[in-house]
Amino acid sequence: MSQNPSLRERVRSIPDYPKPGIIFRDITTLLQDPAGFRETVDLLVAPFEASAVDKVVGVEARGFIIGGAVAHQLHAGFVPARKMGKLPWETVSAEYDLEYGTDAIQIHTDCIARGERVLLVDDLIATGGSAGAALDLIEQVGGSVVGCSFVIDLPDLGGSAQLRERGYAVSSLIEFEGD
Ligand SMILES: O=P(O)(O)OC[C@H]1O[C@H](OP(=O)(O)OP(=O)(O)O)[C@H](O)[C@@H]1O
Ligand SMILES: Nc1ncnc2[nH]cnc12
Ligand SMILES: [Mg+2]
Repeated sequence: MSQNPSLRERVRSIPDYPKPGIIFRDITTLLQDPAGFRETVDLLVAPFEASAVDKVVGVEARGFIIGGAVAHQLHAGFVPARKMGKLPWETVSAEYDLEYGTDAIQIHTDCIARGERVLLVDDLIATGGSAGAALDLIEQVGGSVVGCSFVIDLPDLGGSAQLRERGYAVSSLIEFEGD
């Protein structure tokens, strides 16, 4: 089901990338379209305009592209959740499961003040591993999560349902089912 057909048709779907059986949902074709990028950011921002968001957290790498634009529009600060070993100051880390093995992301311990209102943004949610790890980190440093916002949800992979079960408000602009 697609909430935004005009955005959905601007996502390029590539079968069997990066490995057989995966349909890769490529947002570069959406982002390179001036109207597509603007509409995407506007739609992600709209539900949170009155939410007094202090910080937007974006997950490396694609979440930086979306999260930076959303933070700017919300007059919020931007916090990068980076892959292991990239941040220079004191960090907290969280591991998450990939299809094979694990990965880890980090944020700086001083990136969010206790009680600040935080919006998590990424391009896509699949299993929810990366978003779940980012949410753990935000709460570990004392942030208060106001919501999680994704351009694309792959609901069959269960990540968005898991986050909702954990009590988070989850929104997305496009759903691809049957992946
Ligand atoms: O819900 P999940 O199962 O965790 O999958 C979603 C994540 O996977 C991709 O990131 P990835 O780290 O693969 O690549 P990127 O560095 O290009 O963002 C995507 O951008 C999401 O961040
Ligand atoms: N099917 C998919 N397409 C693009 N990015 C992804 N990240 C995890 N699953 C993905
Ligand atoms: Mg990513």
